[in-house]
Amino acid sequence: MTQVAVLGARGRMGEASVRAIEATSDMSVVAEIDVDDNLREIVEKKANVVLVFSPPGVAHEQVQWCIEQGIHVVVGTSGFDEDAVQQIRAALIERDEVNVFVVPNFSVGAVLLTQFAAKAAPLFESVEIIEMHHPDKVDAPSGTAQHTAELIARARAKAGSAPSPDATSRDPHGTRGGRIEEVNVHAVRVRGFMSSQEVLFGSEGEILRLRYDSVTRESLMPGVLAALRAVPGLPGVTIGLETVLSLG
Ligand SMILES: NC(=O)C1=CN([C@@H]2O[C@H](COP(=O)(O)OP(=O)(O)OC[C@H]3O[C@@H](n4cnc5c(N)ncnc54)[C@H](OP(=O)(O)O)[C@@H]3O)[C@@H](O)[C@H]2O)C=CC1
Ligand SMILES: O=C(O)C1=N[C@H](C(=O)O)C[C@H](O)C1
Repeated sequence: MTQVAVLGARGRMGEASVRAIEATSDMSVVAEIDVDDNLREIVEKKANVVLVFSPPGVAHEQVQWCIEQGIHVVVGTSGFDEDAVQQIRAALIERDEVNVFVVPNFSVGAVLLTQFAAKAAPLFESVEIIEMHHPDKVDAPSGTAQHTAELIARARAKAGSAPSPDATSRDPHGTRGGRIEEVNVHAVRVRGFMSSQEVLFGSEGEILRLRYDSVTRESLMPGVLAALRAVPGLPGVTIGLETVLSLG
């Protein structure tokens, strides 16, 4: 029986995850940690895996703490970019028995979109990302958009693609969006969305539009459970649910 501790347990993803884990026959929740709870409970309750859905501002330090305690970690919190992953790798040098699985998005649709986008990336002149989320989300861009932009940029660099053409020389309000490794990213926060993303590709005379929509947090639970089951067998740092889905 895998004993799971959930960080951010009373938040939107934490609550849904506790319910999903408790409904399995091979995993149970031994610690539900939220703001003001003591992390020591994770060790006292003998958790084998920690699932992290605490806010981006606190999750980095908490992941480091879990590594120091020798406990595997599944990171759901957004904002674990290349720098953050490097810090995890550095911490694992001292604790090479610990595995960390960073999952920018637990939705199968989102994982497939990201993979398709990386494939399409060198084949079009232009690419931009639009991510759409609920207005209670505290960070932008989404971790998913960050991950997608990094994979697109890597695929374009490998193919020697030129940057997307853009004649804009005046944009006093920043309406062209943010840039992640030369990919323009636009973050939308509108009530009614849960999590959606579109990647637009274009060449002369044609547009390819890739899109996914997650409309409930329950849609992410198969991915959460798959990641929790997989992490003990994934040495070091692994990024992206595609590893578990045998796609990437
Ligand atoms: N990988 C994926 O597929 C997904 C990732 N996410 C990411 O997960 C993160 C959480 O999202 P969501 O559940 O919507 O956010 P919520 O704000 O609903 O949940 C976060 C919870 O963590 C609590 N918290 C605050 N400080 C601490 C602390 N020091 N230790 C433990 N818990 C703390 C918050 O309490 P309080 O509100 O009182 O501050 C809140 O209950 C975000 O980064 C989001 O982007 C979300 C959905 C899917
Ligand atoms: O905050 C959210 O809701 C989500 N956050 C993750 C992200 O930043 O990509 C995953 C999903 O998009 C939902």
